[in-house]
Amino acid sequence: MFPDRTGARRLPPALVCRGVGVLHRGTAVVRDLDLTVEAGEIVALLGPSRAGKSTLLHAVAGLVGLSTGEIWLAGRPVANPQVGLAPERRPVGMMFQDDALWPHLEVIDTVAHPIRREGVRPESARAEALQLLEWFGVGHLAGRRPTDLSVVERRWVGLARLLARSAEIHLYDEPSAQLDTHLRVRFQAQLAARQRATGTAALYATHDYAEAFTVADRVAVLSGGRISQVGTPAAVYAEPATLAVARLTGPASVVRARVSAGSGDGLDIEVGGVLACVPGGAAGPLPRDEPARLLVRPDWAHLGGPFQGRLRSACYLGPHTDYLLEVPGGEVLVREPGPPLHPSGATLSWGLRRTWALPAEAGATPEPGSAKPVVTGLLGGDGRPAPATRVPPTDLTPA
Ligand SMILES: Nc1ncnc2c1ncn2[C@@H]1O[C@H](COP(=O)(O)OP(=O)(O)OP(=O)(O)O)[C@@H](O)[C@H]1O
Repeated sequence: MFPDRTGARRLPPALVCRGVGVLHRGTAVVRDLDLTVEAGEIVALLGPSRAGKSTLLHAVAGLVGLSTGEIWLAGRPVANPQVGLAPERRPVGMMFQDDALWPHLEVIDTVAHPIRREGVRPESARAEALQLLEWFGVGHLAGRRPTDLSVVERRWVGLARLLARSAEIHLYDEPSAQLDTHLRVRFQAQLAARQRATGTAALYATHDYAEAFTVADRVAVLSGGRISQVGTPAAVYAEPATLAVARLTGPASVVRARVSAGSGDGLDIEVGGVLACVPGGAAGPLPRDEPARLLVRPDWAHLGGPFQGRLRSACYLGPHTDYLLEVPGGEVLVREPGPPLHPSGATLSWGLRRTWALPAEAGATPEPGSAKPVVTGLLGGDGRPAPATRVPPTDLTPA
C-alpha cells in the first residue's frame, strides 16, 4: 500500500508497463508501450488481428521476454530486458482462446487443482471448487470430463479454474472467440460481473469493440504494437483521437466539410451548401484552409434535418435500420428505429445531433479543389452554388 497525496493508503496499480517493447524474429511487435491497470480495474486491450494483443499478454505473464522497458505487478518489478520473473512466480492468471482442459480430470478436480497448489487440503479444495462452479451456475458439471462438455460449458470451467487461483491480475485472450453470437454477449456480461465481484484487476484482449465496451472500465486501443488511445468506452467512442481509433471503436462514417468553432459548445459545419451549428468538438486543431474530416456515428445522425443525401442502401437489423446516405463530401450511416421506410435512390433529408472533427492524417495532402468552399448540393437558379443557409442548432435536434 502506498500513501497518496491526501495521506490515504491506496493499493499500487495491478499492472504497470513502461516503454515495453517485444521483438519477434527481430521485428518489433510491441513498441514503446505504456499502460497502467489499477487495482480492481478491467482494461480491454482492443485491436485488430496482429496488433500485438497476445504478445503483450504473454509478456505480462512471463511467456516472452522484453527488448525494452519494464513491467511491474502490484508494485513489484517483474521484467526488464535483462531479467524476468518465471511465469509460475508471477501473480497472474491467464485464460486463452482455447483452454486445454486436462482430459483425464473431472471438472471438479480441474478447478480444485490451482487451489490445491496453494497448499489447501484436497477435500477443502474440492469443496471450494464446487462453490465456484455453483457460483457460475455450472455445479452440475462437477463430475463430468472435458469430452462431455459443450463449448460454452468448457469456457465456464476454464473461467472457474482461472478465478480459483489467487492473482493480482487476470489476463484474458479473446475468451469468447469460439462461442456462437447468441451465447457470446451473455458470456461476456457474466464474465465481467464475476470478474468485478472478485475485486481482481483484468487485462482483456479482444478485436471486438462491443465486447471491449461490455466488459471494461477503460479501453486501450492497440494498433501495430502501439497504444493509440486509452479511455473509458464512452470517451473512445465519442472522442476518438484518430480515424483509425474511430473505426476500431464502432461504426464510423466520415464527411469532409468546412468547419469552424461554433459560438457555444459545438462546431459550425457546412455540408452541401447548408451551414449548421452542431454539438461536438475536435480531436485537434481545426484545419483553416481545407475541409475537416467529420466523424459521424450512426446514432449521432437522424433522418429529417437540414442536409440532403441520396439513399444508397438500407440495412434492416431488427430493432433498427441503418440507412447509408451519399452526401456531399462523403457518406453517412444513419440509424433509425424500425424497418426500412425508403427505397434506394431516394433523396432524404438528414441532420446531426453531434459530430467530432478528426485530425488531418500526418502527411496527407489536401484533395484537389479542397481549398474551395464545399458547396456542391444546392444550386441557385443561375446554376451557381446558392449561398450557404444557416440553420440554428435548435432545429437540429428532433423532439
Ligand atoms: N510466437 C509467435 N509466432 C508467430 N508469430 C508471432 C509470435 N509472436 C508474435 N508474432 C507476430 O507478432 C505479431 C503480433 O501478433 P499477436 O498474436 O500478438 O497479435 P494479436 O493482436 O493477438 O492478433 P490476433 O488477434 O490475430 O491473435 C504478428 O505479426 C505475429 O505474426
